[in-house]
Amino acid sequence: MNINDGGRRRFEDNEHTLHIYPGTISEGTIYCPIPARKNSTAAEVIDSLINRLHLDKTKCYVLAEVKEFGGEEWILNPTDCPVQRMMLWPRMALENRLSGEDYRFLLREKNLDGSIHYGSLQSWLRVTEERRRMIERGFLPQPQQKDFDDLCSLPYLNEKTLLENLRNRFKHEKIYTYVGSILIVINPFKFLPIYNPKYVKMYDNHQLGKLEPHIYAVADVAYHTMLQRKKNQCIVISGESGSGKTQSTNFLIHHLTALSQKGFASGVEQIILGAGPVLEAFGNAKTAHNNNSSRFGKFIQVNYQETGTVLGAYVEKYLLEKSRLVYQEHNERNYHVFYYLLAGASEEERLAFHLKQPEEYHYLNQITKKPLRQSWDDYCCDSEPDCFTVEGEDLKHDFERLQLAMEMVGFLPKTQRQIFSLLSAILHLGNICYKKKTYRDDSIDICNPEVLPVVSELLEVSDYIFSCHFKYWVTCQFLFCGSFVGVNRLVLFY
Ligand SMILES: Nc1ncnc2c1ncn2[C@@H]1O[C@H](COP(=O)(O)OP(=O)(O)OP(=O)(O)O)[C@@H](O)[C@H]1O
Repeated sequence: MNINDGGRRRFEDNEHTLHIYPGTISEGTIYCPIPARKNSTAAEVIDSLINRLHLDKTKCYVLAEVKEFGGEEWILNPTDCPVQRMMLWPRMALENRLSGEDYRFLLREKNLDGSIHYGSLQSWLRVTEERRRMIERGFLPQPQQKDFDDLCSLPYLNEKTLLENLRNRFKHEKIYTYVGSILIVINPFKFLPIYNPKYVKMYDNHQLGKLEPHIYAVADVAYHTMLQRKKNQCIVISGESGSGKTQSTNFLIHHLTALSQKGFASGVEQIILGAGPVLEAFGNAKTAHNNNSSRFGKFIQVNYQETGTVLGAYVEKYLLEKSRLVYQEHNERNYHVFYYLLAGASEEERLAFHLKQPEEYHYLNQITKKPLRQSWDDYCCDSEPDCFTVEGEDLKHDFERLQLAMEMVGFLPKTQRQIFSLLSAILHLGNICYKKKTYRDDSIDICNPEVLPVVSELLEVSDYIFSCHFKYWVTCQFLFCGSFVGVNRLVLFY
């Protein structure tokens, strides 16, 4: 058996439970649990639902997937596999229905003309009191308090009036404000129901500034300008760490693909979304400001056909913070993928990749060493936990999700295995200790030479070649440097 099979077999064999929300199609049913396997199709799941809920068999139904922040609905094709899509959701969405309630499958009725009946949207949003209040508040009604949705319209423009205007709007949960064609976003750090199909439709082909500011408006203007003028469009997303750049990029991509696919999930969209967890695992890490901070800049190019349909996407990464591999500040971590691998690898993988516990690796255990205490106060706040997991994190689940996403974006099992082997080699390399040779000033000896055969096995190079190149590698290791620029650029290529 292939070693990689260990983790993936859990997906193949396990029976999962899909929670399908029928809304007004079946009054009185909040959700219907349907058992399904990795390869069960949406058509099969709908058949089970029709039988279970005694639905009208003459009608046509579709499954819709709802993702982050109550976002857009993606209509699944009959051959799509809901379990595979669900496994890309964060763990919170799978286990804790309260905090993950925005991730779900809805049952929708398809009209005779092929359009989807969104009749139950209102009752869907009425699930909690908080959301009902949001609907009543509405996004469109004129502001009660005098605020300006475009800072250029402020009668007196100075720092004070500008900040007061932004604060006023934020208090009313209006996180978006224009400055001409620039959009300012204030991170709300909580769910706002302003990313559902109602908003997709509302901002479709509208003039910037006519409606309340919204990130969809920016995506929409870029999309339609590209089609009309037949020219590439570029959106630059910039801000400090934790300000919401990644989240905004996701909203933009979701909206751009929604406009292009007219709400239907396609293979392309699946691949674009599958790339997310892979990039996140290898390029994101916990920092003092953000538990899931991207440590690289992204250049995302979305390619379109003349008809406006998405052809594919290309992601260029730059300025990855390489120094994080060998050193992390206090209260920060190395890249997520190391923790995923160590927690989620099967027994066979552990043996083959010579995996140890996280605290046994120098490149991972630096956060457990407390910083030097500067003052008496430092002794009082000693409650900070020395741990390798972030609160609410399930590293095993994240490793399975990563393996599935790698498979979806086209990594062959052999390549995946080589990548994990390389990751383990990096960790072992970090454990090599050096001592100065006593008789020569400028050379060093390795204190623990037993690590070298392990590393050469993982890198699949002979012990001899590895030893010859090792000195060169030591020099390179200390030359690793990286800086991070908090800018994402999203380009629409026509
Ligand atoms: N529009 C939003 N609505 C609700 N919460 C949001 C929104 N944007 C961001 N957040 C919250 O803020 C957190 C940090 O956002 P995000 O990771 O996008 O920041 P970032 O600017 O990409 O950070 P970094 O530069 O460190 O990668 C997210 O995990 C999310 O919880």
